Amino acid sequence: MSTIFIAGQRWISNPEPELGLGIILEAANRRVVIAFPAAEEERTYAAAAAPLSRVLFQVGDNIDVPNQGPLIVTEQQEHNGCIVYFAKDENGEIHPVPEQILSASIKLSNAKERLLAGQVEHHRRFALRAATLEQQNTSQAASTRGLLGPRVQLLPHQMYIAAEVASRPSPRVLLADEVGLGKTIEAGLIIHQLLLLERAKRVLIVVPDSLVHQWLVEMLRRFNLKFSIFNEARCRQIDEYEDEPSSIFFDEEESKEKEENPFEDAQLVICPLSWISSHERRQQQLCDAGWDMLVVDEAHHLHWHEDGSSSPEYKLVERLSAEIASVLLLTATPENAGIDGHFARLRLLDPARYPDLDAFLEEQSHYEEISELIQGLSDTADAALSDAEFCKRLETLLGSDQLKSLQKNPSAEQLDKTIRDLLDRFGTGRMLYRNTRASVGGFPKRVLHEHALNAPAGYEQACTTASIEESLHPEQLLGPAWLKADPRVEWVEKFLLQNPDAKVLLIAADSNAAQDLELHLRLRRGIASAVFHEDLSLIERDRAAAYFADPEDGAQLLICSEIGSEGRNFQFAQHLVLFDLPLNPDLLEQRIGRLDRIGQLGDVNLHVPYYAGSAQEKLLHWYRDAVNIFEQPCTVGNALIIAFGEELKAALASSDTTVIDSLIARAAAKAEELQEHLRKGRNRLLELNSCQPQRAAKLIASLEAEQRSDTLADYIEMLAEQFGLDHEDHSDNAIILRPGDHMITEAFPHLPEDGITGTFDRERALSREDIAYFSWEYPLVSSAMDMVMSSDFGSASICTIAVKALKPGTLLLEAFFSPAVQAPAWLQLQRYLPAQSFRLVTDQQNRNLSNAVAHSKLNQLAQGVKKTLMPVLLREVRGSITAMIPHIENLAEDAAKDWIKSATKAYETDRSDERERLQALMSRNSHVAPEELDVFDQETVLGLNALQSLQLNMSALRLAIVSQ
Ligand SMILES: Nc1ncnc2c1ncn2[C@@H]1O[C@H](COP(=O)(O)OP(=O)(O)OP(=O)(O)O)[C@@H](O)[C@H]1O
Repeated sequence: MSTIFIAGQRWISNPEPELGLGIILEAANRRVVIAFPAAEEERTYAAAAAPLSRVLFQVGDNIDVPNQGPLIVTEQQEHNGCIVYFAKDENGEIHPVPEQILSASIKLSNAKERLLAGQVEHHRRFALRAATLEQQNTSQAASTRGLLGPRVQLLPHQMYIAAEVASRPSPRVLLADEVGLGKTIEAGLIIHQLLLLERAKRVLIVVPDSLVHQWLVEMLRRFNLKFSIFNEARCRQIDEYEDEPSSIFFDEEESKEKEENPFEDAQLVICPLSWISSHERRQQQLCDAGWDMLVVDEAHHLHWHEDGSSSPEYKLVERLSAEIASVLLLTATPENAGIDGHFARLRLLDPARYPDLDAFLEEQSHYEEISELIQGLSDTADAALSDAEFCKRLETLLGSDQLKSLQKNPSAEQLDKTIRDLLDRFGTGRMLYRNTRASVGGFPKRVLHEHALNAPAGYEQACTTASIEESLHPEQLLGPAWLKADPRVEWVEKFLLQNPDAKVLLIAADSNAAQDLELHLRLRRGIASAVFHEDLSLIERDRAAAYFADPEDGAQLLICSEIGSEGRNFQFAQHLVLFDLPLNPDLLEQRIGRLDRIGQLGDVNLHVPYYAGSAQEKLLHWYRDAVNIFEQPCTVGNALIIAFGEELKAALASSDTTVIDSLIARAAAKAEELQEHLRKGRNRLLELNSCQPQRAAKLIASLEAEQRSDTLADYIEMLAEQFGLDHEDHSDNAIILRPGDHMITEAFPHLPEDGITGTFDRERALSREDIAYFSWEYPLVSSAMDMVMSSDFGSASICTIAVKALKPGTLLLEAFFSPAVQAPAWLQLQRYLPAQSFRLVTDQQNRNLSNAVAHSKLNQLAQGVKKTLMPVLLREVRGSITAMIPHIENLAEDAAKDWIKSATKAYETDRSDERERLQALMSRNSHVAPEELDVFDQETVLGLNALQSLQLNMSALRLAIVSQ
């Protein structure tokens, strides 16, 4: 730092800090003239003895400029001895701020200047700041960041995916776990991580209309994320523009002036898919609004056609995913409409990896081979690597360099990397995650109940001219009085009366049939029921679902049309009535998945009422004996339909029952063969990519350890004490916080006026939704931490300590430093920094006592100094501490060099792996342009340069004076 006074520099008076920030007016003839605009004072000093301290803000400090909101320093440059800060505002916009224009009444946030100026605070405040700093640095670099706070069970398969996906610079993946295994939760965990890591600010979720509110609620109650639902009504409130004249007075120019992008109004947005994909103007606005992350649920609705006639939904997501860096597509049935649709969705995520359909199909035929190679590497690496044939296969795929380096050093890390490369480049890819019930385990049993009924008169006759779809849905053939004629209706009625305590979900394909049936059962038979179908508004649908979910006074029966078979959570029910069976096996799996999902505590009872001897019965047998879907989720249902679809339809229509029997026998054999093939190939690869149990276990263990520690409870107590909140025990492991009578801030973030009850126990939080789950990531805690660190709260302190081992008059300077890198956020360099703050303790002899004098010990011994004694005390020790500070700063600078070294190494490893992948893809297909590699290299250089700017900023400084 320059000690020469230069006009325009900002300094503060050590004896009179209350004068505010001074500005040097003149520095000549060994004199310095300084004005203090805030106090309207001016002082003249001899330059050599001026009691002034230079005020310099560091990256990350808050600065004030008159008539401008709060700014945060991102960079500083020196010009002719004065500083120009570059500081970002709330919107992330960067402003140049010459130090001359800084507000004169600015508070000092620099710990050193505050200590020297005597602007010190009680040692408990210092302790709170130190604890905050420590925790902030620990959590910022922790691999579990963003996974701790959500109110969810720690399920290994979900945590693994969430951590793995969020660790990528811009995650683009297809989450394709089997129905009900928690894809919404996985997506929520990924969103939560990226938001907390500040790698995403604007998140857009696009979902089928029927799931809009469910997403809204899940994001809020599990992740404390407040999303806003956008629909046409909401957009109109913001954007009054009309593109069609509504009256003869329509003025197009005036209308254009009113144009505003409604999507810029919120950061976290949920949009119903049908609305947005059918509204051209809103789509344009949505694309223009700029997002960091896109999530699309039930992505199998995005239909792709090679000839360009893709569905509007696909086209919309294609447009969005070309613009948005991070994309999550969710579907339990990725191959629902064929393998080409699956390929097209993968291509949306990574066009370089999935350049064309034929190559993708060809690739699939080699999965078994890849799986064998991986098995060789993971089970018998030594033997495999000494087998010439094995090595040749590996070399063909990965090149001789990689093979050689693996043979030279077959360490666990190298083997792991090779397996990952094989999985990514030749296997199912790193874009696709699919966990299955079989791999996760612990799911309830599916129990089929077949209810054979006599077909009503006229049905058989009607079938002779009906299509097969009509035969499967007798309500379409039985005429307007079908409710009376159809024996399934009577069966449902009886079943409900015999099981009055059972919650029953009934799904019927046809919306009209669902409505007729519900009305009939409710009005004529007095059954407490609700109905859920596409003609209801979103609110009406949620009301129906909530009525069904109510355990006390809720409906016994919920009747859904097919839209109720997707995404909804009905696992509190244990009886599903399949009023009809769909021809599409994925649809049936989706239906069963409403009950057979995480949280289901009993058996899943599947009831199929059917007409004996009809197409319904044959289809039931097909699913039971060929697809085996009533026992376990079907993995080959689609493949069977591709192979036997036409034959199946013919068999359903045939009066000869042997036709279906022989078809089922052949299909069952084929299913067995396909399953065997999948087990050895695709499924094994998917399993390997989707969850690595050891890593998952490690992750869970560290989350549990963080959760167990009682430091959070202590920290909240400290917060409450220092900010004047009332803090009271509620019960074991739970507390109540309320605004107190002596709060030091007008309002405390996220603390309701009537207080909040929270528990530190995850299990308790899962069973008691009315109380908050307190973790380091809970908004009240994290905002309080931000409040402490973005101000000068507790940054400088002076205390006395009585220690026999030390001479009275010994001065101990304890400093905490936090790392700051001058780099754009998208480079995400934070994750390469160590998970800690940096602490130093020195004495007047400049001895480094950091290890010998623990922070907790100093806290224990610290005694406050009376305010009236402070000026005298400071006068005595100022000389010594002025000499000690540069030494402690030098130590921090040395430490920063080590940090830079290790961060650079970690960064380089990551980048070189990523570069290798890009190069490998480039050599395999022409869709990766050479320029991409140049851009990648430029980014790497940018990151490396930025890491060199890493500084350790002094964030808190305490002087401890050894007393008698
Ligand atoms: N880790 C968890 N802790 C607590 N509840 C969970 C967890 N994971 C999932 N659930 C619950 O299990 C149910 C299924 O989860 P989710 O809706 O995320 O599954 P999904 O895979 O998206 O389902 P679908 O395939 O039907 O769309 C939901 O009620 C969800 O709240």
